[in-house]
Amino acid sequence: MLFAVHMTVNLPPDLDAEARATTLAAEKEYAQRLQHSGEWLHLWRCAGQYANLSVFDVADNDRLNEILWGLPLFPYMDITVTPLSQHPSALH
Ligand SMILES: O=C(O)CC1=CCC(=O)O1
Repeated sequence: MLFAVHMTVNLPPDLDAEARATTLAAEKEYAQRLQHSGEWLHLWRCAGQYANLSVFDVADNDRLNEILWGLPLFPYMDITVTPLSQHPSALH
């Protein structure tokens, strides 16, 4: 099942520098592991925003929920999920 997920990151300005660095490193490792496994298909920066637009290919809603709750940045994110279906004019 394909989902488009928009994530906006709102790190607290007073977050300790070491906690910030640790969380960002953990987020990168988590995201790259899921890209290697094939569940995180696309990860794009939304230009000019501390936000990304991602596409996930997961077994079901519960798996997507598990992935999103597991994001190290989850406590600092606003997340919007859009289920995707085939567009009749799409070539691929
Ligand atoms: O920087 C972001 O958009 C948040 C994020 C998600 C995966 C990742 O590596 O960073």
